[in-house]
Order: sequence, then C-alpha cells, then structure tokens
Amino acid sequence: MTKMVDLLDEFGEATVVLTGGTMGSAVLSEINNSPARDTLDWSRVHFWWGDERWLPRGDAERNETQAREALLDHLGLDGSTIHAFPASDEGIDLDAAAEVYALELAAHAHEGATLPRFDITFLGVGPDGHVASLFPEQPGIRETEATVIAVRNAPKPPPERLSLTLPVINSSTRIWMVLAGADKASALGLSLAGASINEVPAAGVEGRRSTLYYVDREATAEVPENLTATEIFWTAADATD
Ligand SMILES: O=C(O)[C@H](O)[C@@H](O)[C@H](O)[C@H](O)COP(=O)(O)O
Repeated sequence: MTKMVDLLDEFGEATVVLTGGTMGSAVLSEINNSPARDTLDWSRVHFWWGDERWLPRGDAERNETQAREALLDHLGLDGSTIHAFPASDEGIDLDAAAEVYALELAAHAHEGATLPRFDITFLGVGPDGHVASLFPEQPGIRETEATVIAVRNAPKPPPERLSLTLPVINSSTRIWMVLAGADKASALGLSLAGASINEVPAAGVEGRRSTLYYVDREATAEVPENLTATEIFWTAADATD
C-alpha cells in the first residue's frame, strides 16, 4: 500500500496484476482489513489478472470472484478499472477469450508500448512451481509471441484456463511472489537454484526492476545455502523497493 501511494503520487495512476490462489486472496483480504485501506484513491488503480479459470462469470472458483470478495467489491469502484478475463458463459470459446484479453491489454498500452505498464504483479506459486497458469512441461511456459494463451489440461483444476505469458509477466516493473507453507519449499528452492523454466516456471520470473519473494519460514526450507545475490524478505516490512 505504501508503494501504491508512491506510484499514485508519481504517475497519477497505478496498474496491478493480481494472482489467483489462496495467497493472492490473503493479500487482498489483508489490504481490505487494513485501517489504511481508505487512505488510497483506489479509483486510480487498474486491476488485471495473471490468469483466470475458464468458468462462468461469478463462479466462486474464478480468480475474479475471489478478488472481488476479498477486496475489489469493497472499494466502491465503478468497474472501468477492473480488467477481468472473459468468462465461459459469455458466448465465446477459450481461444477467442484469449484473443479478447490480448486486445484489452493492447488497448490499454502505455505510451509507445504494446502493453500497459504493470507497476506491481503478484504471483502465487504452485507446489509444482507453476505461476499464473503456466505449468511445468506444458507449451505455455515457452510461448513468447502471444501475450495471452488458452490453457488446456491444466494439472490444477479447472483444466481450462487463460494466462498471461512469461514475457508479459516479466514486463512488470516489480513482481511480488507470494508463497507460504512447506509444500512450496521445493518449488522455491529449485527456482532460486536455477532450475529450467520448463521444469519450474517460477524460475523464469524476473521483474524489470525487482522480483521479491514474500514467504514464510516453512517455504524457505530448501533455499540453497549459498544464495548471496537474492534476498529473502521475511515480511513486507523488511522489503524496500
Ligand atoms: O488460478 C490459480 O490457481 C492461480 O493463479 C495459481 O497460479 C495460484 O497462484 C497458485 O496455484 C498458488 O496457489 P496458492 O497460493 O493457493 O498455493
């Protein structure tokens, strides 16, 4: 939130990419419960998602639904700054939905660019090292042309999803990875030890200015001892960016 205030001061508006998953929702709930929540002019913040589950609008399992319940629907927004992925009950198929979101991204590109300026991108990390809906050993992690892809046979239900591709994720100024629990220790350890992005997609994540890992101690159980360049911040309070 402190960074958001700085961004609004600097640019007049800010753009954030949200993640699905329990950690993504936990972050938003904390913001919603924060006494500082209403010190921010949220109407100047644009919200995008890193991925979405191919489900009907309003389905409880959609990342958009969970983000709205955790924070967005408590901010009094008019909806024009909430850029949700299409839903499966809106008359277009999965591939067309990927196209629609790609066009929406292009329509909001910042000056001289082909994409919006993502100031902060949140990413949860799966136990297998997936981020957004880019899963190990699937073609999506290697996609570098398209900005948004249709995902089928996702190992994490539902099987059909939509996802930003890695180059789009990495176009973000800051990427904040949010992961906790012993079941993430292997993915974090491998991604910091330089695993291939095909095996551990999280290993391919790198913000243009910074990549911060917000973790609990259990998730760091397998972080390589020799890490020097990468700092692990135990809490948001430790991290300045
Ligand atoms: O649609 C989704 O499920 C998320 O976008 C996904 O990428 C999630 O962030 C990870 O699976 C981590 O989820 P947890 O934080 O719940 O472990």
